[in-house]
Amino acid sequence: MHVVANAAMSADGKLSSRRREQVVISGPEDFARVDALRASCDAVLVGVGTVLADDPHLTVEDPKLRDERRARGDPTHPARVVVDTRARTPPGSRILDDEASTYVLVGEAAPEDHRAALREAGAHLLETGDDRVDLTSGFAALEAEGIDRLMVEGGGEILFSVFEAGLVDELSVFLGSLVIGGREAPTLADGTGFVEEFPDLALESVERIDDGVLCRYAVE
Ligand SMILES: NC(=O)c1ccc[n+]([C@@H]2O[C@H](COP(=O)([O-])OP(=O)(O)OC[C@H]3O[C@@H](n4cnc5c(N)ncnc54)[C@H](OP(=O)(O)O)[C@@H]3O)[C@@H](O)[C@H]2O)c1
Ligand SMILES: Nc1nc(=O)c(N)c(NC[C@H](O)[C@H](O)[C@H](O)COP(=O)(O)O)[nH]1
Repeated sequence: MHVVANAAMSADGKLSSRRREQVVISGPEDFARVDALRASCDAVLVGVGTVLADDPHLTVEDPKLRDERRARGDPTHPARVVVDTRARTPPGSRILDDEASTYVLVGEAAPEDHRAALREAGAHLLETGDDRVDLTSGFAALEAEGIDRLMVEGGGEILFSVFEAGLVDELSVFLGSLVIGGREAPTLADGTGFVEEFPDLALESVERIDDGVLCRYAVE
């Protein structure tokens, strides 16, 4: 499986504010780039923290990109994946509508009634890990479902864990020209953080788009 991590952050490295509400950092060019990146993938993954904060849809906006997907025999939209140990995703979430298929990676800890509600809402549940989703075996289960190219769209906890597990091949970061601040605000990689053996990145390109900068890295 090829994994591309993508996020937008403020000049001070924040993904959103301490309120954990969605902050628009990208401009139209970057959102169009993100849309094309989604369209190039078999699935788009976020953590339950992002679902609860943003209620994202994670589909492809541009009709031309949707047509191109169908023309090459792919579903109109990539599948959506939520990493959600205890199946806390609200059944009414936009990510569970019938515009695209949705997988929920749950842990043994997920209560049966929550699981049943998600199945009822049309989600495909994949169990991996006990009190936290095991991303390595979760990604293997997704690969067995035919997902070869996966986009990880955050948030900070998930991004740290996919780096920690050595699962990321590419990273693209849009650096927006604003300061959000706040020690409680989510950053590009939260979790416990690295104290040594920091993941090495090779800078592949730097491009000015909108009023910010897009950096693309290969993960070594
Ligand atoms: N600017 C951007 O590009 C961007 C992108 C995405 C999100 N965001 C922002 O980021 C914030 C959400 O980020 P977040 O860090 O709070 O949430 P998150 O990373 O989306 O989700 C984290 C949650 O995932 C679950 N999880 C299960 N297994 C995990 C594992 N192995 N590793 C890590 N997490 C695991 C945990 O909840 P359980 O233990 O209950 O399962 C954890 O609390 C929101 O404010 C959103 O607006 C910004
Ligand atoms: N590229 C990017 N720039 C931003 O300024 C921003 N706030 C996000 N945030 C990512 C997060 O995952 C959002 O929840 C989804 O971008 C919403 O996705 P929809 O439009 O509902 O499909 N992503």
